Amino acid sequence: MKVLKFGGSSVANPENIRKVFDILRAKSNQGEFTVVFSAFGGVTEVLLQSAQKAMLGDKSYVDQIKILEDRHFDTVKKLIPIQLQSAVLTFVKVRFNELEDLFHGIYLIKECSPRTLDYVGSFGERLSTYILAEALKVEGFPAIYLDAREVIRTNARFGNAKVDFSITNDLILDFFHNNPGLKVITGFIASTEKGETTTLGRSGSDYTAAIFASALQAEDLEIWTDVSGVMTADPRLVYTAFTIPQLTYSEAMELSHFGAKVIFPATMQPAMKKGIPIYIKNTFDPENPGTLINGDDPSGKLIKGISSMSGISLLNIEGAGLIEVLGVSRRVFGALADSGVNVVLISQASSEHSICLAIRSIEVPKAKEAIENEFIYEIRNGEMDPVVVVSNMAIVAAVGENMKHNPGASGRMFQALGRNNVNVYAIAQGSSELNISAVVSQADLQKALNALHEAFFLSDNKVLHLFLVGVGLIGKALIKMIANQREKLQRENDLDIQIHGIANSRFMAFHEDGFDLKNCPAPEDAKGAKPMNLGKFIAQMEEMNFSNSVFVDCTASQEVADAYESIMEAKVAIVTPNKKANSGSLEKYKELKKLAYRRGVKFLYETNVAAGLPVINTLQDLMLSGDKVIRIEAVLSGSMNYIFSEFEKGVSFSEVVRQAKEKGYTEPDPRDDLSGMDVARKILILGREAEQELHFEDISIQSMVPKDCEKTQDVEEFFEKLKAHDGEFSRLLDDAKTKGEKLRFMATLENGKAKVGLNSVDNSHPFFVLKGSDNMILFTTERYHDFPMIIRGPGAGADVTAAGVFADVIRLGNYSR
Ligand SMILES: NC(=O)C1=CN([C@@H]2O[C@H](COP(=O)(O)OP(=O)(O)OC[C@H]3O[C@@H](n4cnc5c(N)ncnc54)[C@H](O)[C@@H]3O)[C@@H](O)[C@H]2O)C=CC1
Ligand SMILES: N[C@@H](CC=O)C(=O)O
Ligand code: NA
Repeated sequence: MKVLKFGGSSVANPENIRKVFDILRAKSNQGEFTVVFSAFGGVTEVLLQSAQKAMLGDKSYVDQIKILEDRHFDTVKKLIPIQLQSAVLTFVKVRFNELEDLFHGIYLIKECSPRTLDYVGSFGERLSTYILAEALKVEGFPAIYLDAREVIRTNARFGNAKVDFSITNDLILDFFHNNPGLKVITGFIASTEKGETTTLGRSGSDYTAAIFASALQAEDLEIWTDVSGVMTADPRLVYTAFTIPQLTYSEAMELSHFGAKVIFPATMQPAMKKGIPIYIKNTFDPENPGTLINGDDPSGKLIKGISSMSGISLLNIEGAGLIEVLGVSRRVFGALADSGVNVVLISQASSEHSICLAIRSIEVPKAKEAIENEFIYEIRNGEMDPVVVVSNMAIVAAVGENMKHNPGASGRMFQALGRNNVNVYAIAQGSSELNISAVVSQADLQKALNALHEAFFLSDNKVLHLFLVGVGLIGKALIKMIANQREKLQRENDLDIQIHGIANSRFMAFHEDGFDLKNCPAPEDAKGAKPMNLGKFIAQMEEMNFSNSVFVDCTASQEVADAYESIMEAKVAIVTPNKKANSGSLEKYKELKKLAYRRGVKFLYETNVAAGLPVINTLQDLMLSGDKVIRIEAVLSGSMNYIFSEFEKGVSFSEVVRQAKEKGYTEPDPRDDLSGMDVARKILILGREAEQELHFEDISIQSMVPKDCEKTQDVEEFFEKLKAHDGEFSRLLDDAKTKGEKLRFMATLENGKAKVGLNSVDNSHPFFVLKGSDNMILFTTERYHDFPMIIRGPGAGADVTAAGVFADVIRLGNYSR
């Protein structure tokens, strides 16, 4: 025998009911079963509200009841053929007539006792189940309507009655013995010995089903609802949540305690006592296996689910004098219990000098008053401080029975929270070691849940949440690359990259679920685009509060670089090709590195030098492994190399500079390249990475920008003015040519001084062979002494740069697994 229970949403309308019938039809050849039904979705609430209205003299209950009546009539008409309808319609009509009288009575005497409320509430199940039983007969089932008041005996605690199992079990067995057929049973309701109607409290229909399962020694109990079982976390807050295939009874109870609303602990007791397996199944996805709750735990998983509870406040009870006061905690909990406050979590210092409690926020006034009354003298004497309340808190709890036997769950939990900048206000671990709970601020709840979910369930699967400022040449190329590679990364590397914020200098836009990267709009065209404001961009990023947030700066802006500190403070990683931050003052450079270390966030900038070529990482590896840099000699500008090598081919200088810009090699303003500034920044960064105390003043720079071109209205005017200097540059080239040499714009660093400028090199020099946008870096170190380490390749351009930025992003994905 199986017991199946269908909740209110499963029978909310004729369409859903047909799905239920399909499920029952499919069950028909799998042995005997019995069915428990709830009221049609929402009916009980309307009945109870209407009673309340009637009691308060509000006549609008009449209309509400009329709507309910029509809804039931309508369901009958849709499920039962016309020739069989009249008996069922009569049953419904008689019940509604009775309800009308009942409500009128409440309205007149302006009183509605718990006993009356139970009676009112019973109509929902009595109506739904009768109609469903009749409809099942029509479908060919040997259905027998059973009003559970006939068999479930309770005490007279109306609203939440206690079952007398010995009488109930006998009555159930008798009824089943004397009435062969498919029993179709009302959930939620029962009766006292005197025949008064009672109800079984919250989720009472589940309880009814468990009572029958227990009495009948059912082989299993199936709870059919509108979700596919118990999920690893609240799917509205954690998009990657999934159904937990199997839970132990204790885990299920623990999870439901902290908010997984699928089942209520009390309802499981009768089934649990008998060891009856409980399946949680989805009426709207019957093929889904759902969750099995039983005594076993074959998965061996450390944590089964992450649950949460909002609307929490912390009460801090503290005082130096408390150490001497006897039985503080007994008095605190006594006072709270007496005033009916339910303590959700306790965390106490072993000295009793401070006690921290989490309670529901609505109970704060009651609780505060109770404690302050209890300790009125201690507070007056200054032995105890007045109770401090911290509100807007939430609890996250990791639940799993296997924690008992395996250390490490709490380590992983708090590491995940810490890494994502979630502040933990209080911690408690149940002595049963079934759950570890942490109190966090409500604002951090979603991030905390996602961080924990990722740490425990998706440790191989990581989502990076990007915020991209600077959707220019490099930024756009980056988006395109991510779009093209995303599926493969998801499939083969368990890495997903989403972009939630985009901005250029004029506009910014955000997308909670991540922009569609294949058709990513420009910031100005995106839905909800706003004028760009860096402070607001960062504030929005923080507010969205994703775990694994990454700020990607693809601008050349000083303003953006200046914001890195506040971004790191918010525990957001930074990836950037923008050199401004690392080439400012030495103090700022050091401070950023320290801050990144202190806050445990990554700051990656491989593309600061030679675009995607692995220069920074290589140098960092050399330094970490104890090498010392003696000399760096390098061509560090793709655009300058392009300009001075292409220009050999007979194109005018001004024209070739324009080409370099068009090919995406130059800085947004090409004078940053021609002036040697860009190269100076790069050699400065290399020197600093080589652990040298290098300042900008330590670099001598030869600028290639003619004096009269330094200041112009815009870049276009600069190009115009540059034409007048084509002759001078041709002469430079001719001089080199006559000596059989080539012009190379180089940087050297040795003995703490750097030099940046144009040189003429002969064919014995390694730079002689460079072409196009090539860069070449020669590291002479203690280890690479006789022959330098050489890195060469294209060092500018959209693709090679975006690829380097992308590689840094992927590196981030790998770091924190
Ligand atoms: N082009 C290349 O080959 C390489 C470039 N880089 C670096 O990449 C960065 C970007 O270069 P490109 O994409 O070529 O420049 P770009 O001029 O095409 O794009 C820069 C973008 O940043 C935006 N922007 C500027 N200031 C901003 C601000 N304050 N707030 C928001 N957005 C702002 C602009 O509107 C534009 O969309 C630069 O720092 C550059 O030095 C690094 C290596 C190679
Ligand atoms: N403008 C730079 C590219 C970025 O670093 C160059 O030409 O090398
Ligand atoms: Na690089």
